Amino acid sequence: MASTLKLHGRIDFLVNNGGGQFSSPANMMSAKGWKAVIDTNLNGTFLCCREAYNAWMKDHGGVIVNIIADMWKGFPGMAHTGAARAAVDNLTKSLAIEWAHSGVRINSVAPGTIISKTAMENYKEYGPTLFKMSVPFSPAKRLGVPEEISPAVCFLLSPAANYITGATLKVDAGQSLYHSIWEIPEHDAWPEAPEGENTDVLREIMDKTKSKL
Ligand SMILES: CCC/C=C/C(=O)SCCNC(=O)CCNC(=O)[C@H](O)C(C)(C)COP(=O)([O-])OP(=O)([O-])OC[C@H]1O[C@@H](n2cnc3c(N)ncnc32)[C@H](O)[C@@H]1OP(=O)([O-])[O-]
Ligand SMILES: NC(=O)C1=CN([C@@H]2O[C@H](COP(=O)(O)OP(=O)(O)OC[C@H]3O[C@@H](n4cnc5c(N)ncnc54)[C@H](OP(=O)(O)O)[C@@H]3O)[C@@H](O)[C@H]2O)C=CC1
Repeated sequence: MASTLKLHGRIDFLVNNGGGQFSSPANMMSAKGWKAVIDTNLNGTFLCCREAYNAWMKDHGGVIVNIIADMWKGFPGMAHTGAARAAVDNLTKSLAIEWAHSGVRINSVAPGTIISKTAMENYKEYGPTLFKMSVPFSPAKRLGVPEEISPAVCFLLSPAANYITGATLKVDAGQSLYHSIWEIPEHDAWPEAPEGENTDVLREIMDKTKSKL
């Protein structure tokens, strides 16, 4: 913040875009790996917001946009980032109210699955497969590109959004309303339903379905 102020003399905008994660089942995540993702995505966002506010926006106003993710149905396979991004969604609301009196607006953008060379490279050899397998889960039947996220960010930064604060704009072609990429394996581990006529009906329809297959 200090070097930006030295260079430009003001800080009108802050976009907290830097971030990411690695994919891992939650039970395999080390405490260090969990902490690294929370530090990058949640603590980093908070600290950048706080610094921009204290260094400039408190007395002069400004606009902040936080980039989060499609974690609305949880984020199985990336539980750390889901938790961090959901926290940033909530942080955005708190700061919108706390800093309104300084003329600061703060909103989030929640992208769907967005393909770029650099994003794909983070997942090494699994990158192409991971991004390709996401395509059917987008109502658009294609992935987005960063050029489709930046207009939303620019809108929220602009005077056209002067009456918008504490909001999250989903830019995901409806992905968050559609079904999850995460597959639950067939299992019989779930606790049994209580005995009774409704459970009998359930067994009956399940048996009928089985016999048809
Ligand atoms: C298609 C889906 C949608 C896509 C959404 C996107 O966001 S696309 C955007 C795509 N862009 C991105 O996703 C950006 C990706 N990068 C990042 O976000 C950050 O580099 C970071 C948060 C993963 C690590 O931050 P950092 O520099 O603070 O930390 P560090 O590197 O020093 O590691 C600390 C610890 O974390 C652990 N650990 C780390 N990697 C792995 C792994 N692959 N495997 C397992 N564990 C891993 C490990 O415990 C490590 O410690 P160790 O065992 O080595 O002593
Ligand atoms: N692509 C997608 O499908 C989605 C992306 N997002 C989010 O959008 C943002 C931009 O991602 P995208 O452009 O796709 O991916 P990229 O991998 O191209 O960009 C990630 C950026 O975050 C920076 N970064 C990562 N970890 C750290 C860290 N610990 N400290 C500082 N900077 C860090 C990287 O810096 P460097 O290059 O120096 O490592 C890089 O500039 C990220 O927060 C991402 O999680 C959200 C939803 C979906």
